[in-house]
Amino acid sequence: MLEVRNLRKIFFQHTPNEKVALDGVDLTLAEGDFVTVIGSNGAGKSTLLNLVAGEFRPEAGTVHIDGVDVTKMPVHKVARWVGRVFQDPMAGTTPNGTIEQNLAMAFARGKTRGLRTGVTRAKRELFREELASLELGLENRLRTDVGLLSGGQRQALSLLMATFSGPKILLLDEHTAALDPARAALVTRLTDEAVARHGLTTLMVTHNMHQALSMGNRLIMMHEGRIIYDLAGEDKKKATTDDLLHEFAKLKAVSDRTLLA
Ligand SMILES: Nc1ncnc2c1ncn2[C@@H]1O[C@H](COP(=O)(O)OP(=O)(O)OP(=O)(O)O)[C@@H](O)[C@H]1O
Repeated sequence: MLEVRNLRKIFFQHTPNEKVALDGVDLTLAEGDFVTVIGSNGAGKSTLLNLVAGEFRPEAGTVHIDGVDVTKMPVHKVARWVGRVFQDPMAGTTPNGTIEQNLAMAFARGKTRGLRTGVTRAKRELFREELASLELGLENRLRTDVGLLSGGQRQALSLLMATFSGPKILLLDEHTAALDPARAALVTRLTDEAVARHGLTTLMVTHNMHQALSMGNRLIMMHEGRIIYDLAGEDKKKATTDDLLHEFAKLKAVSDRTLLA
């Protein structure tokens, strides 16, 4: 479903500020795989997601989704296959629009122009049903401006919008990190439900070790633009946060040795 081959991304290339953000990443996800992505700050996690979404062009390597080479496609075209939720609850929705206007936009994403028209009665019914599944009472607030919702409500709505137009791939970038524990737990549950219901192939960046272990069927750890640890299936089920911390400690020991050398 998702095939990333030898992906390299360099920011400010050929300048004194040159930064290799991705240094030859290979990653293959089968349909329905749910991979959690961990790693220290600046490891390249968001860059990987941005490249899959068509936000940036790589200096080398390719991204294929469902067998289609999307490496050089503009982001609005890749959006046909990809739904995204970001850390900032403000990022996924338009605050001045109502809930139904936001949903209508998400509904139209990746569809032909003829289907882009406003909110019909049939669509409103569909929106109500979908919102009811969030169990936040938003189905009765279709004409409320999204700017008036809490962070947790907006993130739940962003998740619904990201999965609404039938994407194949879901990209989650620390999407529960800005929420209080109760709201984070709600959005985590909604994420698991949405992924299972739509059979989505998912990449989820998180700094929460417990979340990285408890969600999904595979875990990758990134460091300095590379995937340096890859756990799947039974190995992932058996792994503990101590195991992950041990991997982090090994990296720190290597960096300390390099610094001291
Ligand atoms: N748009 C950009 N312009 C310039 N440099 C960038 C850009 N995006 C990322 N970088 C740099 O690339 C490297 C990888 O960044 P990235 O955001 O992918 O890391 P990350 O693993 O997501 O980190 P964090 O956990 O801190 O969010 C960092 O050194 C970062 O400063």
